[in-house]
Amino acid sequence: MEGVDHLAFERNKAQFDVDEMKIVWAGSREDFELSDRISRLVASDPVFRKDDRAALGRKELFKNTLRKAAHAWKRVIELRLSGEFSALEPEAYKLRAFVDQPAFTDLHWGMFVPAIQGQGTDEQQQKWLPLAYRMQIIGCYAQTELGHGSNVQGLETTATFDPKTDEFVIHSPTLTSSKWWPGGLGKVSTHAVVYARLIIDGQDYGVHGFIVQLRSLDDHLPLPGITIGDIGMKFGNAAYNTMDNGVLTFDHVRIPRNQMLMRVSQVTREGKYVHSNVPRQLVYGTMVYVRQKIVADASVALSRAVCIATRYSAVRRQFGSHNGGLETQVIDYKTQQSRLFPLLASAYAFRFVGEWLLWLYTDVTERLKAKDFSTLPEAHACTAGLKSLTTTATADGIEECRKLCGGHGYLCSSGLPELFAVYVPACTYEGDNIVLLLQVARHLVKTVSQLSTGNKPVGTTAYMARLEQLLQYHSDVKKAEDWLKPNVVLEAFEARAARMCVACAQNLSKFSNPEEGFQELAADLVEAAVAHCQLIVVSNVYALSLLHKHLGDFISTGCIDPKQGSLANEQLRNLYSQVRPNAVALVDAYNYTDHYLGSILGRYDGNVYPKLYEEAWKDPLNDSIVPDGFKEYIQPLLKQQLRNARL
Ligand SMILES: CCCCCCCCC/C=C/C(=O)SCCNC(=O)CCNC(=O)[C@H](O)C(C)(C)COP(=O)(O)OP(=O)(O)OC[C@H]1O[C@@H](n2cnc3c(N)ncnc32)[C@H](O)[C@@H]1OP(=O)(O)O
Ligand SMILES: Cc1cc2nc3c(=O)[nH]c(=O)nc-3n(C[C@H](O)[C@H](O)[C@H](O)COP(=O)(O)OP(=O)(O)OC[C@H]3O[C@@H](n4cnc5c(N)ncnc54)[C@H](O)[C@@H]3O)c2cc1C
Repeated sequence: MEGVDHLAFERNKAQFDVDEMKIVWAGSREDFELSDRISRLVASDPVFRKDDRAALGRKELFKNTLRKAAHAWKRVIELRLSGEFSALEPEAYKLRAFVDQPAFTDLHWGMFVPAIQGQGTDEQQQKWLPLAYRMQIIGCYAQTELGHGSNVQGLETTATFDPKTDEFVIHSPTLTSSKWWPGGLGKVSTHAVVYARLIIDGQDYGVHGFIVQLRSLDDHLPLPGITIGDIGMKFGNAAYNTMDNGVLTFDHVRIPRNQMLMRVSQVTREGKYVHSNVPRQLVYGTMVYVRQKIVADASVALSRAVCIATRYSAVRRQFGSHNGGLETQVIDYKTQQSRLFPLLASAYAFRFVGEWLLWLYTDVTERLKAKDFSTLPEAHACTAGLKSLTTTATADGIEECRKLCGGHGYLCSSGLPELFAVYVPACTYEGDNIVLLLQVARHLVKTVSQLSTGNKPVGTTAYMARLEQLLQYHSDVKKAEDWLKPNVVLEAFEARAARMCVACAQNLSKFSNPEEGFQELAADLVEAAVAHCQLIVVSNVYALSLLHKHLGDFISTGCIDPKQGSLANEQLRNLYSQVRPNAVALVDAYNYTDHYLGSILGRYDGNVYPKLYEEAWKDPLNDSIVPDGFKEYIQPLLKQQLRNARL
């Protein structure tokens, strides 16, 4: 019935203060109040209606997204939420609070602006950022090409310096050099940060960033030499098709020399290449920034799916009725708990490790200003590794939440198919997850190899300094509750990671050609990198479900024995029993509106069945009792069958 809270009995079981947990989840009372205010404004604004997306064609879907993004920006200004008034969160996130579907603004604010902030000189920032902040230009991040995405050093677009005119000539020499994938590029962006090979006097200086105008600010037509369009439909129906991922080719397009982003390297008027003594990888800085943002994104996406699956698992009853009584809530089945509660814990874990990663990123950014590059490798390894770990776990977790909701999880009205379709490219964009884990593996192998030179590992590899101890380590767990001691869990995860890293390093040393060895052992190296990244999350939060899932590693590396493994599993079951009465309250703490969740199964009031039934009739297929096509195709069939039957 309307207005009844069908989950009140669950909420009354909570053993903690949900309002306090809402502040913890939001990060601060200020952040909570802002996000709460925005989400309620959005839910009550008809422009942000999203229950019609599944029925729209691509062009209407896209136009609708433009309308929403424009309205969102207008509201951000009206509510004085823009950066000038509230530095609480970069615009990208405030706008995404309004338009929670992929839109060009993600890339304008999420990549184009950060690229200029991170790689532009002060003069270039003074010129371009005010235009970008006021959205008088709209930008995208054009790095990936048809032929290369992971291998940035393999990009083929060229930027050739012409000393006669003091310009760069941007050109696409091959079909595979076509820029391909950049979000916002296909139909909206007026400018791009384009990554191209810098060529001076025939010499190739590698990949650098260039600001290039793509379209006229008068009639939005592509400028001379620019061919540009959308790359076509992507996975899912609505999903990422609200975004104009584009294709772009250059036919000798000229830009002024001062549009090469020159914070890291410069080209003088005479055509001299100047590379100040900073790591060339600073040109990758925008990717590092977004990877750390993607970890926070993972906690949001996973928590949305977990919220839906938890509330529905508390509403759904199946089997177990005695003498006509109520059937059992599926959330009471241990199998449902063993699949759902680790994801509930993961959402919180990723939320907290995302906060830590933001601290790490901010710290390395401050250090870079002082030309202190000492923590750059750690920042790269952590952002790459945690982006990979959290996006893989989240994509798998959203799919698991769909399955936890049975058949109804497969309905668009559950919100889960759309959430999955929008989320899964996160395992690929901003760096393919395997490619990034291999970067982590390189960092770990390098750390282990430097131990013998007395190099003291720092940061997240500091545990490697205790290698001898960790190689001798065997857990002294005797009873299940021993696994509740954080240091007991931490030592097991440290020992597992250390042993897997050392095993890889030892196997690598058998190869005369280190690179050949690295390729041969790549699969083992990826597993060692996963073990290291899970340790980072564990040392910030949770663990036992991971230990149970990866029990093979822990036993094969000798860190624990089978008995201790089964004690960990016993303790896990005990923890599930402790989580059970708090499950609905823990997902209420995310403070998501029904509008934001977009899920009938995840409704706050748990009033699922009447709303599911009501929603079905809205489908356009139900506009007519007899469906289009019946008279042309099916009726003749039936009549023919009827005739055959009478013969
Ligand atoms: C609001 C938000 C909305 C967010 C909204 C998000 C929407 C989605 C938008 C998506 C956008 C995109 O996908 S944008 C495109 C994303 N593309 C990618 O991520 C490409 C992934 N590939 C790469 O990053 C690179 O190719 C990589 C794999 C690292 C290899 O690079 P290289 O070949 O240049 O380097 P290597 O030879 O491997 O390593 C040389 C050394 O450089 C170091 N190194 C490598 N990368 C480094 C880095 N980034 N920072 C520091 N150091 C680095 C290595 O550790 C080595 O150190 P030593 O060992 O000490 O020498
Ligand atoms: C939705 C979406 C949005 C995007 N937005 C943008 C954007 O705004 N701007 C932009 O510039 N790009 C964007 N991209 C492109 C994205 O960054 C690339 O697709 C991504 O970096 C992966 O590169 P790739 O496509 O070349 O994959 P590939 O590297 O070709 O991957 C194919 C397979 O090869 C494997 N592989 C590759 N190299 C190695 C190796 N050395 N060792 C082992 N295995 C390897 C990978 O693991 C993978 O299994 C977007 C992509 C998507 C899907």
